[in-house]
Amino acid sequence: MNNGLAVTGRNIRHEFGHFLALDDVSFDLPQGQTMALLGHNGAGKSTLIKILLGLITPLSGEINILGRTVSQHGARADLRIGYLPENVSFYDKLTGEEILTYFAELKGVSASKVSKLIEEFGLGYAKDRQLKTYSKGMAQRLGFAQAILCEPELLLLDEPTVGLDPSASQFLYTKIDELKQQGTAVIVCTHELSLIENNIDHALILARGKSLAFGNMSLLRQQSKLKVKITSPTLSQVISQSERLKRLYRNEALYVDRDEKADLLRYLTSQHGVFDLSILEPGLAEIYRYYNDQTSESLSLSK
Ligand SMILES: Nc1ncnc2c1ncn2[C@@H]1O[C@H](COP(=O)(O)OP(=O)(O)OP(=O)(O)O)[C@@H](O)[C@H]1O
Repeated sequence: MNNGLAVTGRNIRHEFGHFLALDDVSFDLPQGQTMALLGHNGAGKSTLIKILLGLITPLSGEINILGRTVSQHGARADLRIGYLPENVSFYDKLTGEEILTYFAELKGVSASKVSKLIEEFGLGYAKDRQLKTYSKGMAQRLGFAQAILCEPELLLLDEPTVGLDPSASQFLYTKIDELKQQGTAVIVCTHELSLIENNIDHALILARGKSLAFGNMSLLRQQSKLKVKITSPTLSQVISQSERLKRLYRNEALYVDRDEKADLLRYLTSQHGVFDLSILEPGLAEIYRYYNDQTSESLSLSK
């Protein structure tokens, strides 16, 4: 029984020599949902992905994938986990089709699935060309096709959209959405916050191996206490009529605490006849900055 959770990580700790790369990191990811794994260069993201893949055994902590506690590499062998590494590197004298066929045979996937994915990923015209002739974006698409060949229950993506043009990135996230509908849990490690923000359910923010924040987007917004931005083309005409509005007004917008939002909206519509309103919740980049700034502040205070 796994209570609908695809992955549970508890108090994961890992050192390289005497360097503490992960320090007491915990998170949960339900099936059919996506978690962004965020953090500065060297924060510990790839280390955590490698631990989930069984490539690194953590010093301590507990990991449960799809209802099974995994303490040894072998325990993952029969789990359907797809992985797209940060730098896709296959044997580059093979053609795109040969590479996918090789992985399909390893994973017991049919040849027809290979042909379907090649077409779907727009690589049909290049399937007989050696990988060394592929552009970075083409190799990335091939890598993604390889990662989802086995219809994974857990998909781990390390910087999946690096090198992709905007429509290829959009295609990738559409594909991720389809997989989510089928129950696949997805962990995406990325620095492209604005690109990913509409495609994730949870975020885990790491800094120097520690977890700064973890939760679904609504919880992270709530905890951060970042303000909601409200704009309207007619706002400037009513500001001078209200001390309350004047207090909240700057740069042509109202900035309000989350728990005051509903009341302020009622006030704007009923008292001032402002109906044409846009409400902008704090974005992922803002949330990420907030948690990083908090940590920098507490680190400098403790010096
Ligand atoms: N095999 C290793 N031996 C020693 N130190 C390592 C090893 N792998 C990673 N590290 C160190 O552990 C820390 C975390 O590295 P990791 O690759 O997990 O970071 P990351 O968050 O994925 O960074 P990036 O965004 O740059 O990919 C870094 O300080 C890195 O130098």
